[in-house]
Amino acid sequence: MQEQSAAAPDPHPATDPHPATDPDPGSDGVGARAGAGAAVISTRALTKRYRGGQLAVDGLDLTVPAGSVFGFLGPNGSGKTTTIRMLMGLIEPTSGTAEVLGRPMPRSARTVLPEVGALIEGPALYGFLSGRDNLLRYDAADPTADPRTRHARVGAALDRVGLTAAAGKKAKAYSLGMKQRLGLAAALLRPRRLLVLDEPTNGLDPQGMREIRTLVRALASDGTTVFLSSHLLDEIEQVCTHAAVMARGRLITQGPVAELATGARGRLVVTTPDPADAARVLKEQGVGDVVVTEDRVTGEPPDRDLAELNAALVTAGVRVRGFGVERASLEDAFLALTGEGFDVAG
Ligand SMILES: Nc1ncnc2c1ncn2[C@@H]1O[C@H](COP(=O)(O)OP(=O)(O)OP(=O)(O)O)[C@@H](O)[C@H]1O
Repeated sequence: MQEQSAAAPDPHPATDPHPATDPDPGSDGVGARAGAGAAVISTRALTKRYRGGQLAVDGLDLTVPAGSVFGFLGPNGSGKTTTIRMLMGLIEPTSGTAEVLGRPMPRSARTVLPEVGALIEGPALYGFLSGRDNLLRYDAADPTADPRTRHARVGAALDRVGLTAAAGKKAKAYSLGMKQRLGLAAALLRPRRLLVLDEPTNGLDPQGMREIRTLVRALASDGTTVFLSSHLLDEIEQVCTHAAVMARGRLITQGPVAELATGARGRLVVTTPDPADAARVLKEQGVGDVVVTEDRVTGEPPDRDLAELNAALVTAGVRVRGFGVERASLEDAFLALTGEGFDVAG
């Protein structure tokens, strides 16, 4: 699974996007530049059992390709945050291994983390300080940040997240979406090869969600790999190129989003002013799981020519306004893979 260029550090990378940011160029911090298509995150049988005995992550093999917007999807309690905390070196795995930017974690945290921008469990902000002063203070707390470029970098980060006009306002006056954007700005104070965002739109209103999603897309188009966790299926479908689906600590599937959804079969949808008759005929014709919602009748398409089904409806006198198979969504795929509904309650 691990690609060659990430596994074998190259001491003379052809292109080094952030040469000045490597805090420790003389030591093992050099090299390990994952090339195009290499895995930026790679885990092998990664497992975490908490002291109480809870198996939170169970044998996880995850591969996050460079340049992807990778959605880490799962219902609440499926092990997403625990995985992220292991990837960031905040907690030790019980067993298994994790590599980030081609280096083992948590052992290489000191060299890896300066190249990773993280937004985990919401940003820690001082409400009495302005947005700009929060970032200045945050940057000053980073011993590897260059104070000479601080003001320019803070200005650029504020600009990147669209907070320049509100930079002088106290953070406590910010909306939740603005606070989240300020947290992202903090993660962008230096060039990053990887952004790790834990539920970045959690608790935001639809407008705030749109802003963060637009920002994530823009960051990704600059070449930064983005790893974001979410319990929202539609968010992953809208924003991500790749996804991994977790349930109860285990990986259910991973790959390009388009391929994950095509693994599941779409649903047959008939629109008709005669839904009861349509449902009866469809059942007679072998359509499974028939559901009627007002003038829409849906079901699992049988393995036969759908033209025959349509003809059977018309022959039985059902007036058909629309007939077709809706593309399978990631939700259909999740259902097909786990046999369970997706808990979106939290
Ligand atoms: N510090 C801890 N000690 C013991 N059990 C824990 C701890 N942290 C999490 N767990 C348990 O591990 C499991 C996975 O939790 P985790 O927070 O990783 O899931 P999640 O997918 O991120 O969910 P959420 O979105 O609710 O945070 C859950 O059953 C949770 O109760």
